[in-house]
Amino acid sequence: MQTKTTPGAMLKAMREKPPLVQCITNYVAMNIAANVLLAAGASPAMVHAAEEAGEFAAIASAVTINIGTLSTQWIDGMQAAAKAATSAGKPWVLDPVAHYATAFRRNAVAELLALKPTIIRGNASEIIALAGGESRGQGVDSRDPVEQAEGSARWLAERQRAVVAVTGAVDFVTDGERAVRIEGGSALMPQVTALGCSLTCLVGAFAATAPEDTFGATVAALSTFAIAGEEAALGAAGPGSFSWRFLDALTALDAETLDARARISAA
Ligand SMILES: Nc1ncnc2c1ncn2[C@@H]1O[C@H](COP(=O)(O)OP(=O)(O)O)[C@@H](O)[C@H]1O
Ligand SMILES: Cc1ncsc1CCOP(=O)(O)O
Ligand SMILES: [Mg+2]
Repeated sequence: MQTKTTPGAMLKAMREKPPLVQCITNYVAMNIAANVLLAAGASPAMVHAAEEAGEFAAIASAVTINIGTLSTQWIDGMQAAAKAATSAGKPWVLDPVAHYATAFRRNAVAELLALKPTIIRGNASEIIALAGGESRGQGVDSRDPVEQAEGSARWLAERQRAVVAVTGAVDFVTDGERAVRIEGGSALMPQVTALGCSLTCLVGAFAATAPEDTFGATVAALSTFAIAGEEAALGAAGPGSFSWRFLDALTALDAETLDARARISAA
């Protein structure tokens, strides 16, 4: 059996057998998230209608669910896909975008958490609020440092029995027992809308490739973003040129470079 023990090995395995990832994401993110998955080597499908989301989840290798631009009809599709993924034993990832902002979002996320996501990926303000803490988030943007969300992430991972990823200047991933920090990326990344949403979809792609190691898959996806982000920032004049350079950097990143440059440390 092929070993998929490092981020590079997982990236290579993903490209050798591009997984079909069902992304239920928001209107803002759909295009860039699909391009990010294609650039990295996965196969995205943006399928959210309640009439087909569950049926599609049965043929996808992973599902990602993002509440960024929510409506009642979408919630039905999200729940159907989450249930279908769980009953087929496939990983599904939750991105609780600005869940603290309104009662509608809070209720939707509470119902999705009850369906037991395999992985939760959010920014620091979102993860702090998910654990019941006082978050300073403004709309979809984080206003809290990742270090402040680490305790919340550990609590949430234990309570949900899920992998929890908090992103920001230095990312943090835990499954409640293990925890790591991942350095890299660029301050231009939060200046490009929906890169976090795109990362959630990529976490789904890596989890589809290594469903037996969802902690390692999450670390691999975040490390891929960290190194591609650093590379893209080198020649970028601002968020516009960063955006297209980032897609090119994702495609150019190879397994060896990823393993050589990834900065992952135990936390
Ligand atoms: N200040 C920063 N420096 C380096 N990388 C960053 C910074 N802020 C965010 N990132 C990276 O941007 C990506 C999206 O994360 P984030 O901005 O936290 O998500 P969201 O868009 O959901 O708020 C992640 O790969 C993260 O590591
Ligand atoms: C701006 C905006 N509004 C609703 S969803 C969305 C995109 C948020 O993307 P991200 O969480 O990756 O910053
Ligand atoms: Mg986000």
